[in-house]
Amino acid sequence: MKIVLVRHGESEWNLANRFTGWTDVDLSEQGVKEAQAAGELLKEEGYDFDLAYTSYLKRATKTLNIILDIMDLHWIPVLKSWKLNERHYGALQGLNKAETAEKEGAEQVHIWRRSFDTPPPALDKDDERYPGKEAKYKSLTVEELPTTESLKMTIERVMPYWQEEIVPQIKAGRKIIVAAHGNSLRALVKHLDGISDEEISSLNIPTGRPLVYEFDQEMNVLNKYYLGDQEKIAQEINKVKNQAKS
Ligand SMILES: O=C(O)[C@@H](CO)OP(=O)(O)O
Repeated sequence: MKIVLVRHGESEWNLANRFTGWTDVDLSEQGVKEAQAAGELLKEEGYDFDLAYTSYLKRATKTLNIILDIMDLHWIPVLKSWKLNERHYGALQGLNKAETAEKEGAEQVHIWRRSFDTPPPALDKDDERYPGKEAKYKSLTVEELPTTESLKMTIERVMPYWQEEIVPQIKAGRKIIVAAHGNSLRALVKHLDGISDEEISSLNIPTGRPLVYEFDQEMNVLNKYYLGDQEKIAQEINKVKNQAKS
């Protein structure tokens, strides 16, 4: 049993180095190319899917659509959930990461970006960025609508979705791809790899690179690997890590 996880291709705000979270920004030109390259690679390597999952955010849905287009898999069901959305970045959404580090200190920004349980400053509910103002979140309860999220809080919505929706489909033999986000995937990888709350701060996920997990019948991880040029992937991981450096 196998699954392919992919973080969306580079977004306009990855390019501008801004905290993004639930802001629904588009892919950059480079991001479109990354998604195309991911689709080509998956096709070349003989991957096939019969079910896909993604978030409510267009940088992930478009990445998935591009991949499925290249693989000629338009027919497969695509299930979308806000539970796979990026971690909500609270009042940091829209701010430049390097400028914020200059202002608030690199250590503080590292804590907001990568600590396990310290959320960024919260939004007010009357802030125009509050997700309760968006039609796509109208089915969420007030308790479900975030004003900020730590990784821990992200895990609390991603993992039930994984356990209840995705795992039964993997066990039923479906061939699945999940297109999601840096931190919603960090939440999942933390669980799959058994990474501690401390160690998770050093895990970074590059854009547009297919990440394969192989499981035994009990969902124990047998193997994991990124598809593609391993040296380039290592450089891209490092680039994500260093985004708050000017
Ligand atoms: O801005 C964000 O929403 C995320 C992903 O792009 O950033 P970071 O890697 O800093 O958590």
